[in-house]
Amino acid sequence: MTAILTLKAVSKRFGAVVVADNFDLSLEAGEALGVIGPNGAGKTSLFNMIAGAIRPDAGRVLFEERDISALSPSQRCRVGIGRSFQIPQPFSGLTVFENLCVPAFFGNTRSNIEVEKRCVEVLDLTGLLPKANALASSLTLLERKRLELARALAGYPKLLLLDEIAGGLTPHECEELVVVIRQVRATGVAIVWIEHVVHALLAIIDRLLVLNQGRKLVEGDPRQVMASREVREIYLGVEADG
Ligand SMILES: Nc1ncnc2c1ncn2[C@@H]1O[C@H](COP(=O)(O)OP(=O)(O)OP(=O)(O)O)[C@@H](O)[C@H]1O
Repeated sequence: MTAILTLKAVSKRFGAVVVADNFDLSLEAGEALGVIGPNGAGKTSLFNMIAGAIRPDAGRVLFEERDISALSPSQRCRVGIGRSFQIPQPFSGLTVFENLCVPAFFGNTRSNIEVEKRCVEVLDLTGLLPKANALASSLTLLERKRLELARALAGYPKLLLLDEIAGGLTPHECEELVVVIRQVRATGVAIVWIEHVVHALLAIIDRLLVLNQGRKLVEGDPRQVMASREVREIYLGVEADG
C-alpha cells in the first residue's frame, strides 16, 4: 500500500527540551494510528510538525510521497491534512453550518452547491445536522467536540489528526464520539489520534505508538503495546522485570 504520511529523521528541540529525536513514522492510506505518551512527550509537537505549525530543525515530512516540508499550514490543509485541536475554539458568533463553511470554502475552486453539499454531509456524519442553525456558543461540550471534528472534515482531508478529542467527556459521551469516529474511518480517511482516554483509542486504531521525550518508545498491536513492560514503566512508574 502507498504511504499517505512519512516522517523521515525528524528532529526538533525547544532549548534543552527535545520533542522529536531523529523520528521516523509511516502511515498507510486509510490506516488509524493511536499516539500516547506522558505529558510533554512531544505528541502535540508531532502534530504541529505534520500540520506545518512548527518547522523541524532537521528531517522531512512527506504526504503521499511528496515532500511537504516547505509548505505552510494552509497549503498542507489544501493537500489533504485536517486537524482538530485539544481545546475547541469555534467561531462562537457563527452558526454550526457557517463554522463548516469556513474550512469547506477556504482555498479551493469548488462550486457553492458542492461545498454546501459537503457541509450537510459532514453535519450528518458527525450527528450535528439538527444543530445546523444553532450558534456555536450554545453548544454543549460533546457538541463542540463534534463540531471540532466536523470542521476538520469539512476541508476534504485524506488524513485527519485528532488531538485529545475525547478529553473531558463522560464515559457515555465518549462512546458516542467513538461511534462517530468509527463512521469517519469507514469513509477511508486515515487517522492519527493522540488520546489519553485509551479505551476510546483501542476501539478505533490498528496500531499504537508510545512517545517519550521525542522518541518512539514502543509501537505495534495496540493491546500488546498496552501490556508491554515499557508502558507499565512509564505509566505506573514500576520497574517491570519483564
Ligand atoms: N513553542 C514551544 N516553545 C517552547 N517549548 C515548547 C513549545 N511547544 C512545546 N514545548 C515544550 O515541548 C514539550 C513537549 O510539548 P508537547 O505539547 O508536544 O507535549 P505533549 O506530549 O503533547 O504533552 P501533553 O500530553 O501535556 O499535551 C513540553 O515540555 C513543552 O513545554
